[in-house]
Amino acid sequence: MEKDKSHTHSFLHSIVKHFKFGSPKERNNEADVHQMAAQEQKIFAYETLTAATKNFSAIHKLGEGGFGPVYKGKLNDGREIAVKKLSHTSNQGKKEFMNEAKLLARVQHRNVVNLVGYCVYGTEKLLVYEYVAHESLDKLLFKSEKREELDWKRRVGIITGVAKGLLYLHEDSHNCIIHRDIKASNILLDEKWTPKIADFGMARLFPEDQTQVNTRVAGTNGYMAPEYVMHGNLSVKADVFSYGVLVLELITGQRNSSFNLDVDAQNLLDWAYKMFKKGKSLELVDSALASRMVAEEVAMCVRLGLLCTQGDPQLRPTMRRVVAMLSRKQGNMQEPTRPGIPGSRYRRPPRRHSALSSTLGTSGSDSSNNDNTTVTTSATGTSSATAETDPKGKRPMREA
Ligand SMILES: Nc1ncnc2c1ncn2[C@@H]1O[C@H](COP(=O)(O)OP(=O)(O)OP(=O)(O)O)[C@@H](O)[C@H]1O
Repeated sequence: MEKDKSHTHSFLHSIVKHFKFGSPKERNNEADVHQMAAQEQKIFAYETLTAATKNFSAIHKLGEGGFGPVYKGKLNDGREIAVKKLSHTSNQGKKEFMNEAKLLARVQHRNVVNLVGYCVYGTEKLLVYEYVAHESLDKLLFKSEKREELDWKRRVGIITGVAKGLLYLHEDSHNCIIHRDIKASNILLDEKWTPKIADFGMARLFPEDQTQVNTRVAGTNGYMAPEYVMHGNLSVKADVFSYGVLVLELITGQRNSSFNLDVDAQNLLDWAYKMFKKGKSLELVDSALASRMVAEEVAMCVRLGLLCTQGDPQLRPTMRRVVAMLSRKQGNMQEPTRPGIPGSRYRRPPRRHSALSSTLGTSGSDSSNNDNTTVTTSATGTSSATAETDPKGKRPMREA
């Protein structure tokens, strides 16, 4: 009888257990749901962030960019974070900021610096990012003592990782996110040299022409696509152009904005194009790479960088195509036409000629056809049509 009782008890227990907690698999699912719900807690209390950064102390300050200072912090659960205190220059209201930040916090990719959450406290707006341990790419690439650590394999890893991150932002996240400011200082590297794109979504948080920050963003910095600098046409192809500059910088170790090699070329893109045309792509390679580069990969990456920086945005590949080209490591890549010069008017060759020039390898960019019908998806709804240039090379700001 006693035995029966215990039998019945354990039988009932197992049924209750099953219904209450489910099978081990279901229990895991349940844990996932809880975890997901917890992760949805993207809003941080200001006190949590002051505690994490020891009251935004100077020792915790990582640096200061155009959007405001950044502090390192540690949450109670042990997670390391980087808190960006946005300067009070954005006119964006609290509600709009919260909406945008909520959307951006759902953007998660291994090649993007993930936004963990955000906080609004009085007039303060803060963004909370995952902390990325290593330095930013510009510090490594353009500081000669450290450059050698970036061997060819790591550089290819960065070229590929950034391409995947950008593809995700452009096509695979719920909204098309145009970064607008791809440059070496916005690529952070983790301890495994995985590149992570920082500062994505600033085009949404700081809509065009509402802040002083945009004057900085819109300024020529060696990465800006000519059609964006000149006409304010912001499309995914502007990011592709900046990506192409980055690729050529990684190959050569030369910063485009301060290019001063004693060669017959106006800038890095011009030099790369001339060398490519002479069949001397390998001579572009950073001397710090010595003999450890893989010739076919270098040739492919030079061609890729040039395809991405073509003057005509329509001729530039999409990031999806870039990722495909990188994964095949060869294939029938097109012949690049002349690169665009940031701040210059690009000229689109007639369609037929363009196709022909692609196959024949002649540059069509000198064509005088100026049928400026580039399809641009403006992340901010901005499309200034002014074509005047500012002597400082800044894109003219639209009249309010
Ligand atoms: N998620 C992060 N993890 C670790 N360090 C970070 C993170 N985000 C930013 N930093 C560091 O904080 C400093 C300031 O970064 P921020 O992105 O604001 O400006 P920047 O890249 O220096 O300039 P800009 O505003 O022109 O992009 C940089 O040194 C950067 O490396």
